[in-house]
Amino acid sequence: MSEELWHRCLTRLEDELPSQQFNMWIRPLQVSASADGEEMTLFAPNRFVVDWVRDKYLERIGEVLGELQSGPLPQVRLEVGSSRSRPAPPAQPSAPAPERRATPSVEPRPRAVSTELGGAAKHRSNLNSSFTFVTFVEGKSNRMASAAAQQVAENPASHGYNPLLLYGGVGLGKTHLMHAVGNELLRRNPNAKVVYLHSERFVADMISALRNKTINEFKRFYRSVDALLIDDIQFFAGKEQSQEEFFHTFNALLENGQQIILTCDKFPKEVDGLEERLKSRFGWGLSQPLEPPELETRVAILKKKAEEARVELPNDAAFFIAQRIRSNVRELEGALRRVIAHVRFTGAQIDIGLIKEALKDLIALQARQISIDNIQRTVAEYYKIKVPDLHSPRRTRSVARPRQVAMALSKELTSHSLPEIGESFGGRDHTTVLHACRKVAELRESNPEIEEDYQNLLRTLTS
Ligand SMILES: Nc1ncnc2c1ncn2[C@@H]1O[C@H](COP(=O)(O)OP(=O)(O)OP(=O)(O)O)[C@@H](O)[C@H]1O
Repeated sequence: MSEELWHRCLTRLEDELPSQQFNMWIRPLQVSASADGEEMTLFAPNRFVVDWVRDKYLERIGEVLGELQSGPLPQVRLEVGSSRSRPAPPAQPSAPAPERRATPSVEPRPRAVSTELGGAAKHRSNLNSSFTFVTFVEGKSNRMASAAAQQVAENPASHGYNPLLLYGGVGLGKTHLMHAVGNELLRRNPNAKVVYLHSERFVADMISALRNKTINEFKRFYRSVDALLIDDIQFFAGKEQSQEEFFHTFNALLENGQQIILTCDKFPKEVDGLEERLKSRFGWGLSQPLEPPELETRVAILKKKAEEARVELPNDAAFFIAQRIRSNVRELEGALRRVIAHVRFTGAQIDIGLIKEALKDLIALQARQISIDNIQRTVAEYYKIKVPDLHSPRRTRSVARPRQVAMALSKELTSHSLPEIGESFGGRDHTTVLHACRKVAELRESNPEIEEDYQNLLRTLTS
């Protein structure tokens, strides 16, 4: 009940507060309510958020809760931790009933928070428990990154793997892998202090620590962890003071043999506004890229996610979605969610017709973007030949190979049939197109240059 109350309170606060404030301080709070509804614990990712929320927002939270509920209000506690890693405190009928307060109050011992952070008590991590190695689907595009992450989980802070830096575009599994390491470290050593945070959080915490004159505690906290996981370090760009502080934290952790894991949206050397010394430090360990997953991996991811959602996704349906959604895994998940919602809504079985209906706007958008014409122009430009060469009967290697690549791309990226594709390449037979697709698949396996060409063209056509 208190959880529902908190969610209504969240909706109200979201309307009232500037979205940046809401997203920064209120949204990360996780709630856990006692079974008897007398206590509501709000978990914050770290003590700086606890302090900030207590100072700035707790009173308003109390008022909103009071407006939303007429009966007695739960006692609100603010703590560091995560509701996922800790079951809701059980009701204790035999204990003396706590004093009910009309206005929420925080535990009157702010130091208790620091005991939790630094003391012997088991640290409650803020990791997403569903991001594990078990739920991560491996494929060519992420195999090296996944292997490096597993190495770190098995031998944290070992030389050569510290820091571990995972980089690549949006929605490709960097955060997932980073949490997978954290979760595995905790599974192996439940007392390990594994701290995950977004780089913007680090910056915000540092600023509030400076303002509140708690910078020494801030330093102590970040230097006391066994593993520090910082997401999206490109956000440090241009923030000199934060980079300075992070640089020192980074050095201290490395010197003490504590593990650091970082993610970045590109290779850090390419991030403008990051200090050179940081860039060079990041290169001390192991940097691994995550690439957009290829078709087979996209299919495997869809099958896995469908299985997790307990939905039967036939192979042809998985292929149909994977052929159309290529940009990243987050979008793939979004498409699958839509298909599943459609299934639940209509009660129908998953088949191609249902998917076309559920994803019709996405498919239409894509069809508008990628045409055979477009593919032919791009391929001709890439191989420095002329578009009419792709239509012509010429069979010299310099023309025949690009033509086969263009045919394979047309099969992968459009919904045209083999005869239609053949028609667009100078009226060729559908068996010629089929042969081209097989040949290109074979060459991509055996010839890294062709694979690279194919990937470059895919990227150009789909970005
Ligand atoms: N190989 C994979 N297997 C299973 N799920 C995956 C895989 N790669 C990504 N995902 C899922 O895709 C979603 C997006 O992944 P994630 O948040 O890790 O991306 P990211 O690379 O950190 O992107 P961003 O920089 O936008 O945060 C998550 O739900 C994640 O579980």
